[in-house]
Amino acid sequence: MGGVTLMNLTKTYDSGKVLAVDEVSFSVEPGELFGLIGPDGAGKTSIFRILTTVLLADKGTATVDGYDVVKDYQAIRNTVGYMPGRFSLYQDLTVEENLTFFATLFGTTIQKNYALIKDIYEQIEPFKKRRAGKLSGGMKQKLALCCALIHKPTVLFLDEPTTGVDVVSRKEFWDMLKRLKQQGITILVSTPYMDEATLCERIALIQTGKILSIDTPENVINSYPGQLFAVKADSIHQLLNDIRQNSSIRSSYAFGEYLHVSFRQDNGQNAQTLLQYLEQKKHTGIEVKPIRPTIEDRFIELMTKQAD
Ligand SMILES: Nc1ncnc2c1ncn2[C@@H]1O[C@H](COP(=O)(O)OP(=O)(O)OP(=O)(O)O)[C@@H](O)[C@H]1O
Repeated sequence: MGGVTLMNLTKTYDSGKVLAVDEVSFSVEPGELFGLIGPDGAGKTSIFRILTTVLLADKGTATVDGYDVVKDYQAIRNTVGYMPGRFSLYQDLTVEENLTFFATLFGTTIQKNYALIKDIYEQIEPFKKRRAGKLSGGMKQKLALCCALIHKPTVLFLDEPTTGVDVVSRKEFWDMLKRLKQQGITILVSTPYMDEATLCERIALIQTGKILSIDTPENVINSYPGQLFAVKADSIHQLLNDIRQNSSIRSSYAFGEYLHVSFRQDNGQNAQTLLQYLEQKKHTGIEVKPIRPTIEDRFIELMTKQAD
């Protein structure tokens, strides 16, 4: 119980002009913490909306907790928790009223399932008489999570729960998800933040409606082809120009204060050859070091390959 499967799910908008979800297939195991990782417009919300039965797919099938998203939509609505990307709470109701409202909607009470939300609710309880519209971003997020959990769902869908939330609250939020996972709830979370991918057990990288890769974060990183280098010099602008003119280089892009550079072929001499090339070009303060790719590097690499 609690698994999710998608088979060739496709969704278009504007009479087929916008292909938002393109033949997407994957499955999520019961009790898994699964991340859908991709930039704005990648198709994450459309997938979540189909799985929570608020949107119909054009093609393909999907099941949630064993139920079909079309035939058994009512059962799914009763068993899943959904925290939509944009703030879904009633701004003019207080914290307590919002929670009571969602509990009543599902024919339950706050008391009945309090154990599940206790950890999270205790943090916002001092503000229970405050209107939701007057809460900080982090507190709104916690309240929305409590509301999505109050009927004890078997599967929880969280659409970009940390977008627009400060770094400390983001960290707290992921700690909360880990604790929820321990209670056996299957969690699907979408995020545009690549650093959050490593906090999931498995991830699907998605871009323009297509899944680029599905695996554990570790395996996604390990499947990066070849060696990646971080390169720096005093004139980063000139560095980028010179590197882009070097035909042995496959890709280069700014990453913090460095450029991340990969080569068409790994011959074990690339760092040395690049160093000589940059010295010839009269660069100063040159640094070339091999590095372990991040999820973002792998994402960029897969995206470039797809575009080619
Ligand atoms: N109702 C709609 N009508 C037309 N196009 C839409 C509609 N909803 C989404 N789209 C388009 O479908 C594509 C996928 O959007 P979707 O919202 O599913 O992506 P997302 O990854 O959740 O991104 P975001 O965080 O921006 O919502 C985008 O190109 C988007 O502009």
